[in-house]
Amino acid sequence: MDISAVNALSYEDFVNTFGNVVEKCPVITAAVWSRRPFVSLNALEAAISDFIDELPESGKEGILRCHPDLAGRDLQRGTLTRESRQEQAGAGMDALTSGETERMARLNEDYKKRFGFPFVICARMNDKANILRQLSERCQNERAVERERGIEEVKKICRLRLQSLLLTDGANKL
Ligand SMILES: NC(=O)N[C@H]1NC(=O)NC1=O
Repeated sequence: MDISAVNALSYEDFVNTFGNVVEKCPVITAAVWSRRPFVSLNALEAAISDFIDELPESGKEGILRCHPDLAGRDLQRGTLTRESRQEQAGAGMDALTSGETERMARLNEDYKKRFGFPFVICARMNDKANILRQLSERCQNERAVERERGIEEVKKICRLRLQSLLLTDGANKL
């Protein structure tokens, strides 16, 4: 799907197509629809990024809270979104040893207790070892640093999700 096809989408089709580019935050997609027309994929991505940047700290933390834990309960119960399931599987989160699963769960809980929002990282840009290392290292940061760091990762996830949607046959048919 090229950018002119994106610009021609109705509000409903736009939200149905791009509603989960930021995990469980279709309100962001609904908001940027009014910023059409987009001159390029980059411009659509920039509109999403600007919207996020304009949010107060509580809004940014809210976005982080919409993200499922890596290798967490949703993965175990099969309740992840399609996008998140593919990303987590790609990073090997569905094939951890029981020791790694326990370590991950413990670190995720420590992180949430410290910051009040979950650890977020772009799984498609990292492997298992990297994710575990960063989870443990980032627990040491200040809350404000982690809020911004998590949001940077949300934007990376968003970029890759947008790219996949615009390059797939399914989206081409719209
Ligand atoms: N917690 C967290 O980072 N979750 C995610 N990361 C990613 O790439 N997809 C997710 O759902």
